[in-house]
Amino acid sequence: MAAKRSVGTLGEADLRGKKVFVRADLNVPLDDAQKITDDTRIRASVPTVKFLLEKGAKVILASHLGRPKGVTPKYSLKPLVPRLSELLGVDVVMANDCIGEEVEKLAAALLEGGVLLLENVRFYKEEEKNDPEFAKKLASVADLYVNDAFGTAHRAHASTEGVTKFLKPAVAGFLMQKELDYLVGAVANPKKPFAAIVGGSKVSTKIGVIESLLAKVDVLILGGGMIFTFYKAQGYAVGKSLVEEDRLELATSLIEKAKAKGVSLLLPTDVVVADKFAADAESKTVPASAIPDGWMGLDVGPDAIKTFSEALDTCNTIIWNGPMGVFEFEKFAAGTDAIAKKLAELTTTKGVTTIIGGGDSVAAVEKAGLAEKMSHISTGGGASLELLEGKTLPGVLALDEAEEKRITPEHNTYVPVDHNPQQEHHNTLKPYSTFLHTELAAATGSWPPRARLQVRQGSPRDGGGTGAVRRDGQVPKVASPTTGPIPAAKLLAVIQDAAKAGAEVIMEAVNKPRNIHYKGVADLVTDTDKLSESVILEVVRKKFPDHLILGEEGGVIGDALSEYLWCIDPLDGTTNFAHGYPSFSVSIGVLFRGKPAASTVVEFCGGPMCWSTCTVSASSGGGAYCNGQKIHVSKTDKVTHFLLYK
Ligand SMILES: Nc1ncnc2c1ncn2[C@@H]1O[C@H](COP(=O)(O)OP(=O)(O)OP(=O)(O)O)[C@@H](O)[C@H]1O
Ligand SMILES: O=C(O)[C@H](O)COP(=O)(O)O
Ligand SMILES: [Mg+2]
Repeated sequence: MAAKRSVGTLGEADLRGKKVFVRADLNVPLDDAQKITDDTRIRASVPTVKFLLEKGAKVILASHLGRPKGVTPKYSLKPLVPRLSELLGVDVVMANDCIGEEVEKLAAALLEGGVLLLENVRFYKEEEKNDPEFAKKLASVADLYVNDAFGTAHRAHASTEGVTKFLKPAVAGFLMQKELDYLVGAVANPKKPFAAIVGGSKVSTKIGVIESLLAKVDVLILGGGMIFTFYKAQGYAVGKSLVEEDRLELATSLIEKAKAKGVSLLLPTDVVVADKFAADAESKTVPASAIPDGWMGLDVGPDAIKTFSEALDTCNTIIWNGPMGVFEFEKFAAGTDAIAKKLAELTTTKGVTTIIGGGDSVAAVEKAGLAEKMSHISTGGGASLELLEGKTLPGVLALDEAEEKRITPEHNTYVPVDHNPQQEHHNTLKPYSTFLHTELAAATGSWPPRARLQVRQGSPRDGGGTGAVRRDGQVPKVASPTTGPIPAAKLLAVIQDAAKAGAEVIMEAVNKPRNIHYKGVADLVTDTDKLSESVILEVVRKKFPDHLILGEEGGVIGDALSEYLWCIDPLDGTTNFAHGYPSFSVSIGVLFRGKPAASTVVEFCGGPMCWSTCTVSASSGGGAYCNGQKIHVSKTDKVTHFLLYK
């Protein structure tokens, strides 16, 4: 799927006074008293809305909640207003509908920086039918469209897909981008053995996913409401448990396919059954083949937990969607808690990549206080599973494509290209990154000798001429004379924050086993590169959303007309990193009108189990610093007196 245009490419000129239709996934779990039990999806939607408000936009926020059939008060978005208002710092206005006269009036009355939350779009059956007339009505109150609903990106609905026919530009929100950045990388080339754990209650939609998962995973663990259809298909009695009668044949064929493909398909051997669907139900543990009449299975049993844990111990990548049981009731939370604990343990002690997706699954992990320990918490359940299957998500496909450009190192010009696959980005960046180092070294005249070594290797601009140390020993100054309208200190502060964020990702990963695959002939790429780049991008985009950015992993994004170009090497020295050899760094530089303006390199020193970092920064006219102390190029002209830095 081609890269999508980001909301970060929209500047104040595009947004001030404009009504922006933002589709978020605010499908959060609510308890019987309509209290939010997990606000992850609301919190995740905030950066995009805040960004738009800061730029003077008027935000019309839309979402679904649950799967209502027609107008159902239980599924109203009204209970979300206080938390949304608190997180956004504005009083969110709530409409009673998502289309119609009242919405038109409220939208027209919105002030710059105001937010109008529409009522559940699924109160209309036309939403899920992707009815063009309904989409047109939704779109009619806005000027442009932002889709940040990653959790619903696998649905071609009116508010996720249909509206893009009526609103332009139609761009991706920050959450959508962040999710795609992480998940596409992590699931495209997972470190094997790869396990998927699928549970929850959306049996009819997710049972279909299993077939495609069999082609990707080595271990498939089933739990939650999913299992009873399989038991019934095998001839077991299932009492009053959740069963999809019309999927029995599918369940049988999936068991056979798993066998044929050599995938270890694990169903719980025992289950916890209840006499009713309630927190205070009578409960007991029984073999999966002996569910008594009139009872329903609400959790997996202790034997199953043991078998699942042992299977997970052998895996290096695990994706989990759907709780193992009705974890909302304490009595039936043991299976879900045990899996959450197991995944947290595997992530922290063995460096296993763990991805938890889905509204309720994430809620369960949050409830257990383990979310921080997982590799990635995704706001998408079904969406992340479909991504894993290799499917194209219609909500993403419908968005405008990012303008793709190629950078010519001769000067700061960007040449649009027809297609720009990863390799092409990479080829483009490689010389440019070296160019950046050499130029920054030369520019400040005070770069550490390490960079001067690179200078000696020559600049790709001219095969070793400009930017290199000349015969007379002088370093030509090619820095931008100014950092432009942004003061050097501000630019440096953001570069340093960004580099620090990237370095934290690397520090977290440096002693753990890595998921390495090959991007080019001898070029290692790890998940860490990608994660480091995504956190760096988050910092940069938040502060300078309209700057142009060249990242080694993601290519070019941002406003082509920007006078600033950021060059990001999120893990400079991946091969060294991958082998624990102490010479790698996070390198970030900014050019103003094509000339180096500022840069920071966070270098990793030390060695396995005793890593530390050294931060080198420089800005045009502002000198160079190492860990905050000013540094100078040696004045010596004798090679024998040179001291090489690393
Ligand atoms: N055995 C079971 N019988 C009935 N419901 C179950 C059972 N096990 C789990 N559940 C319910 O499944 C629900 C969550 O399922 P769901 O498929 O929605 O997962 P999710 O993580 O929210 O994914 P998504 O984001 O795709 O909705 C929970 O509310 C839980 O109570
Ligand atoms: O919870 C989810 O996975 C999303 O909000 C999508 O919901 P849906 O499965 O009801 O479309
Ligand atoms: Mg759910």
